[in-house]
Amino acid sequence: MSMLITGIGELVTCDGGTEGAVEDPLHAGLGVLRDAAVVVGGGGEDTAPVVEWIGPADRAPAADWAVDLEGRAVVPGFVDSHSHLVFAGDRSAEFAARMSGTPYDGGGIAVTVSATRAASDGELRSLLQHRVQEMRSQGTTTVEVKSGYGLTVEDEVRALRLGGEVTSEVTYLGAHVVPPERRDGSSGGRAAYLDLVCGEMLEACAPYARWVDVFCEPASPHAFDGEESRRVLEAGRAAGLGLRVHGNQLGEGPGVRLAVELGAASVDHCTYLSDADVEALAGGGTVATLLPGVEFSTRQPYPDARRLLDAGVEVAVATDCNPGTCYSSSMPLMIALAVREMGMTPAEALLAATVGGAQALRRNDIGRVVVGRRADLAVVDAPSWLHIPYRVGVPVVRALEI
Ligand SMILES: N=CN[C@@H](CCC(=O)O)C(=O)O
Ligand SMILES: [Zn+2]
Repeated sequence: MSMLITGIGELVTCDGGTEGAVEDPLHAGLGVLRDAAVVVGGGGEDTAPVVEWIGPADRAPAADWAVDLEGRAVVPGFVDSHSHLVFAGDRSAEFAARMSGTPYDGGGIAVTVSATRAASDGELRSLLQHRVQEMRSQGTTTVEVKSGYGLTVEDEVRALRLGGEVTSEVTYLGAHVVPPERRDGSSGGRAAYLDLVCGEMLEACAPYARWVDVFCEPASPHAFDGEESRRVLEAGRAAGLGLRVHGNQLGEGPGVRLAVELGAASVDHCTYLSDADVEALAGGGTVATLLPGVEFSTRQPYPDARRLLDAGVEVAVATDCNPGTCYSSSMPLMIALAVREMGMTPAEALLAATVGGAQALRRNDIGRVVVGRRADLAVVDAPSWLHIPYRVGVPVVRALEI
């Protein structure tokens, strides 16, 4: 079965090599075709639909059935390469305290850990599914999901198993923080927890995960320093997992350079960067993933995306959707913040939310609209993709259900 999607006012392929694309600085690198059509084929229970043809609507081939978008814009589905969707409980009061000046230090993670441990599988599954649906309704078609609110072998495995029900991009984050019951040393303390994270917990979790991550943040008493983080990442790599790092969120530190040195796919946050960090990122194969919803929700300064882009660093933008630092699932909001607060052009922000996210997950089948690749599309209820940041806070974009 094939489907013709026609009446596309603007098709944004996010592929700079698209033939016949609009050429002007506003659309640089976006591969925008006007009055376009897309033919999508395949797709079944186990296979994703594929783009079979793109081009001008008046030259589109016939298909089994057709849908007319009546002049709306189409963009690649957003790739949200950083989220913590498996959790229970509520921390809205912590948000309120931050808005009146209380700084974030990671201590609230313990609140979510207790609520998540206490929730049943069914409760967690339903919360997770609801959050993924919320993302799709705002244009996200791929999401990475981390564990990190279980912090026992059983609870971490459970989070990864549930995450695997909604995405193949599942990340083991046993090294989120030292769990509360181990902070007084009574059941083994910090060193013993690290042994567990790199030993028995890793062994149990690796079959359910594609990635390992660590909250590398010497500025937080709850998270991990450079040497501890190196140990977690090296153990994860030896277990066959790809590497991701939470780095430089609360202050300058070793996270970014460690991520680049070990060949991580992505280092996320990058809020506080030294010149040496930027230099390392520019020369390495690690994507800098910026999470502007975190700065919004913690009142921290926004990272300087312009500095990174001008240095030639690959940049992604993601939500970090989690109950502590950013309880937003909205990629359109992140794009708007990237433009308004981080010095990105609208085109750069859209690329960071699509191709950038794909690169941060080391995927080349998503993030662009290209013949032969997955048909992950989002529809903008407007004549131009620019309405995504322009109509901030208005739900103008949704995943196209094919
Ligand atoms: N910084 C570490 N982890 C999350 C926040 C988790 C929480 O506070 O619940 C983040 O990416 O910001
Ligand atoms: Zn995070």
